Amino acid sequence: MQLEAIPGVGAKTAAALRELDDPAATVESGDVAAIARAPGVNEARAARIARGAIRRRHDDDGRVLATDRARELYRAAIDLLRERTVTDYAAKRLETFYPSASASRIAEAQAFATDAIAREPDPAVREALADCAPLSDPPTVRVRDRCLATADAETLARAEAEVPELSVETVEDARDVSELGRSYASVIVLDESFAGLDVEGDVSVRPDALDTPAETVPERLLAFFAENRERLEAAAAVHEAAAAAGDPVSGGDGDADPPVDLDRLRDALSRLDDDGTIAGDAELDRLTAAVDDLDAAVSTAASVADDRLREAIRERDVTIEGTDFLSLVEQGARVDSLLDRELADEYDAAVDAAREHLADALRLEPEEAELAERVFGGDPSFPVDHDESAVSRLRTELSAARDRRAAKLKADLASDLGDLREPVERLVRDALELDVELAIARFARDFDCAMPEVVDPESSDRGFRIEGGRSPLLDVDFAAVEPVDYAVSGATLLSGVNSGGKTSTLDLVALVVVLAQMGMPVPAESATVERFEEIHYYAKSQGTLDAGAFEATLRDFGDLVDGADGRLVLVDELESITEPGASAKIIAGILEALDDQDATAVFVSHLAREIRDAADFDVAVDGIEAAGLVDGELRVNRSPKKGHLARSTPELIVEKLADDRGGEFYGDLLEKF
Ligand SMILES: Nc1ncnc2c1ncn2[C@@H]1O[C@H](COP(=O)(O)OP(=O)(O)OP(=O)(O)O)[C@@H](O)[C@H]1O
Repeated sequence: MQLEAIPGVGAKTAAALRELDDPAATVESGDVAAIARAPGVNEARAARIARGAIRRRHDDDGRVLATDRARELYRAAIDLLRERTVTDYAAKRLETFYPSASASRIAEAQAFATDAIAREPDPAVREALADCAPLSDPPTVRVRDRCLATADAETLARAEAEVPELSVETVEDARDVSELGRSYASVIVLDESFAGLDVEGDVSVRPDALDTPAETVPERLLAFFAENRERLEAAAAVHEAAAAAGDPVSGGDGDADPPVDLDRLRDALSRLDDDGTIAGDAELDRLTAAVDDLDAAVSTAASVADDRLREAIRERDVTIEGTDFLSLVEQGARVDSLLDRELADEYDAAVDAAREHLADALRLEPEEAELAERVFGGDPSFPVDHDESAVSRLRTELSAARDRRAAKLKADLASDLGDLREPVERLVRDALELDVELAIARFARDFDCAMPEVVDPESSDRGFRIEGGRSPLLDVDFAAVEPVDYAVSGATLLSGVNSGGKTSTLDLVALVVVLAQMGMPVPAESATVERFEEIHYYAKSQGTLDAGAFEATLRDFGDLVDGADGRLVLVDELESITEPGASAKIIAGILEALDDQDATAVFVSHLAREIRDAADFDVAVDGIEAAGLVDGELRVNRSPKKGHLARSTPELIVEKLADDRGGEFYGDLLEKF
């Protein structure tokens, strides 16, 4: 796929996306986190790219949201969904849902949402999701004791690109390799031509080394798992909590089991330290501690011997002369011969004690203890001397054993983790996707939603029909929102008392249509919506416009009536842009043009009667009717009544005065309405 073919992806972004493992598949997957791994692509941008890829796939030019107010309603819809996510991932991923005019896109999103709303949001899953996040790539680890070697320039370039963790050295012959063997603990030669090479040290010829990175640089896998430990544990917890709640995260292929054996994953993670080294191996811990503690243990072992010897000497020389002798000795008089002659047994016992202490303190194995024995037991001396070269040999032995052990464990663990590398991507992605689904499920539950029917513009069921629609955008508690039934097909005027809920009805219609074309459930008992090409929603203008602004607005409407078919036009009190007489004529003219185009339009207006009179077709008028004034408060039936011009608030008040007070004045006034 040409990445540049995606709307909104230019050459620079395409180049960044090409850095991904499988750019086309990643972009198509809609996985915002995976797309955001491309250099310089943040998650918001990744969501736009994913949306662009969806558009391209459905051949959808995405012009549905045609005005600012329509875009505001989309934002409001997205916010209601996003508020119900736990993870940043899900919040961003929801942005890939947009109102589409493409039947296939809507069907695809509806299938996702239908599965989502069947889910049972569970508090334990929500809690587990809190620590969930997309996997991240740790910074490249540098491994300094191993190198790759090759005689071939091309292999060199490939090795440098693919294994940035290791130095790649050029070699020409066995001598070069042997030299490298002295500088590095291990050398991996990449060229077949070196097969059968016999040089000293840990040198291997492995032409496939670049294809088996888990063996060549186990550190890479270990660093990845160490870096992502918490995310992996969180994802595992999400899978477990969901399964315990009886609503398992599907493995993507309908399989209820997680894509990874979670016990195996946990076992592998328990063998890994946060810095990517091996944890929890007693033998490695012993060897590491032995190397670290060696000097200190030699020195305490020497003191143990000294103490014993001091005691022995003191016991021999219980007399005053003996003590004098001791202080003399400690001032540096030579005692070798004396120790040798008089205290040979005691000296041997002290040396044995030192050796024993050293072996015990460092928890040495028998063959290591043999080496350790040589540390003590040279020429007799007091204080007891130790042999530094024997210490050094012991250190070399222990360090080599430690490194061998670590390398083996790393290789073993990397081979275990290698199998998990791919599946954990799915483990985490499925957990994060679950958050997207649960947000939709919560939205549907919180606002008593239903899946709408989105019908073809060619069908006989044009326009929209909403039953029991309750807007979550009102300034009242959702529980107090009264249900609204409203259906419109064609160009219609909506009349009604002040504060009757006309603007709220337009908002409800826009929200339901936007959500329906996003493929989402809508806050209504049921809804059928035409698949509109464009949604034009104009909010109420703030007062009369000056001549310039008025002209601009008129031009907007001129363009609107000139445009394509399949539009929903929602306009709130357009009359306020200019004086009432002119407004009525203008609105009548716009309605006529929209009616000609079979557009679906709802114009909220207080001038419904005047507009109807000015129009040269039979404009439909609906009305939000007040049942009357009760204690100075309007009692409103929020569902517009079809084919009914609602009485205005002033009319209702005059009627009330005529009823309450009687008299000619109010009666005459009432007749004028
Ligand atoms: N369906 C509803 N359920 C409960 N309350 C509602 C409903 N619709 C509207 N309201 C309440 O009525 C108030 C006024 O609604 P809205 O602004 O939509 O009326 P309006 O008819 O457009 O008013 P105006 O004639 O002043 O433009 C809202 O702020 C809300 O508190």
